[in-house]
Amino acid sequence: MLLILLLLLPITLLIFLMKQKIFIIKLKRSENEPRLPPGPPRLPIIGNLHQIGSLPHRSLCQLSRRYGSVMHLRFGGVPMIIVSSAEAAKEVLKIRDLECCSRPHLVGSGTLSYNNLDISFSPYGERWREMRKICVLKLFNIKKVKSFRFVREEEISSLIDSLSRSSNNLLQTPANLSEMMFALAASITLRIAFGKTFGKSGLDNDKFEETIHRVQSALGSFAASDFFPYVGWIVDRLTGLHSKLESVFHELDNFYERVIEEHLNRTTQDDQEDIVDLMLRIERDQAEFSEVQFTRDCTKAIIMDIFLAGVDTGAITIIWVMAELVRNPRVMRKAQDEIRSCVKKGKLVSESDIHQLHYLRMVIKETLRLHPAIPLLLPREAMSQFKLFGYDVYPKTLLQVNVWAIGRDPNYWHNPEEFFPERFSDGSIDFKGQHFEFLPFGAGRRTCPGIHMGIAMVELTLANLLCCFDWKLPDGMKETDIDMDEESGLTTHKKFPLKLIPVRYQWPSENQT
Ligand code: HEM
Repeated sequence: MLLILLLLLPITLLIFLMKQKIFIIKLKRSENEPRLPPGPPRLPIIGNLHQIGSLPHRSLCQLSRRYGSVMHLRFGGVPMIIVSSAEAAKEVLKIRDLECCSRPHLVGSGTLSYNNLDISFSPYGERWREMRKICVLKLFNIKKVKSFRFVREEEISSLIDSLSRSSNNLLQTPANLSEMMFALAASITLRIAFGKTFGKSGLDNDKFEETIHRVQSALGSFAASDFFPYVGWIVDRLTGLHSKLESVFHELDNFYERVIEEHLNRTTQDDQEDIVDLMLRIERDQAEFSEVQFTRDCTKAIIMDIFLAGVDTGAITIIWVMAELVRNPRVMRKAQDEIRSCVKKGKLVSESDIHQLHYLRMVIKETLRLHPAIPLLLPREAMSQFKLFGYDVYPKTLLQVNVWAIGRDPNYWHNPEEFFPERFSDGSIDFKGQHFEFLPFGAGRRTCPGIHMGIAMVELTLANLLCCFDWKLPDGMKETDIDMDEESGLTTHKKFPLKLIPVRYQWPSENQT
């Protein structure tokens, strides 16, 4: 027995010492181990993909309630950080903006943007800076936006005419506002960006909505190639995503070719140079771009950006505002009273009237809070290692800011699910990227450059729709029947078209006023 004990003692001692050593090594290792934000448990290979439903902003909002406002997930092989509070959004979009203002290379956006040659999906760098600067000078600044006022007024006036004709129809057929808003936003954007002589777009007017839906759904679809290197492309071919992308790419490419051809064949000399002319000139002279080559694909990528970013977001916003208003007759009435008391009797609302429409502006803000057009903003990619609230973020990590979740967070908003424009009445919160609880246009270096152009169209269209018509629900429908379902994609559309009956407003005659 003693012999056995004598033999066991050194072994036990050795094991004990080894354990101590391992413990010391472990301690050292754990000091260097990355400190990642908390996140839901994941499965081998797919990571957290199975926890994301068809509306990712909603699934991620649910998860962040459990795991926190800075949450770590893994989509296949890609690490991802989801930010769902104003404080964390400020950290990412303002304080750490420079470290994480690149964009990841994703299959869908890469294909449609000629390998990220545009502004929206381009990685951070010289090319992106130059392109953005040119577009801001040529298209996006307030002076430029104001100079295109006549385009908006003309297009909106013909929309009102066409609605008036349908309101005279005794059958009282509902107008498909979704379709009409897409066609309107497309006409305005095409005329402003691609020149007033631009005629046939090559896309049917009534097909704009459908085409844009297909593009945004392809962009918002889960591409296996993004998360599973080497094998993902096989999955994308099997699921049909690859051919879906190729088909929308070719449809859009034909459209850009027509735009370019039209510009190259112009005969009139006195036409003002528009953004496409400018791109073609840069292509020819290679002048403004010092370091990067500017090719035909760069021109097409910019056309894509303006067309997709400009048309979709504005149309979506107008449709959500109208849907919220028919569900909330009190707010509708108040907005209409304001507008009708500000404009000259029987006239259309013009852009010079808009500054008086404080309540309408609150209505638009409230809609953008509940229905931001791009609920997760565009994805960002970290360029260097940094700490986010004490957690490690590594280069190539994907960062998504859930502005939809922040806009519905009871920590910032009283009764967040209620549509209550008056919450903006003190004017202290705007959407220009300084108030991180309200970020419908993003913030920081990657903030939306088209904000003035987008808002100008949304305000003027709504002011006229509400001034010229009262809006009735189709027979047999109640306010509560209006569905508010969302369609998944990069942007969040209303799933089912909004159909309402326009009833032309009769101004009271002189002796009644
Ligand atoms: C109501 C209308 C609009 C809304 C709600 C909207 C919203 C947004 C949002 C949320 C982003 C992403 C910001 C980020 O990732 O931080 C964005 C980016 C962008 N928007 Fe808009 N937008 C609107 C109108 C427009 C218009 C009219 C144009 C141009 C014609 C435009 C062009 C762009 C571009 C080029 C980017 C990419 C910026 C970059 O990555 O540098 N947007 N927009």
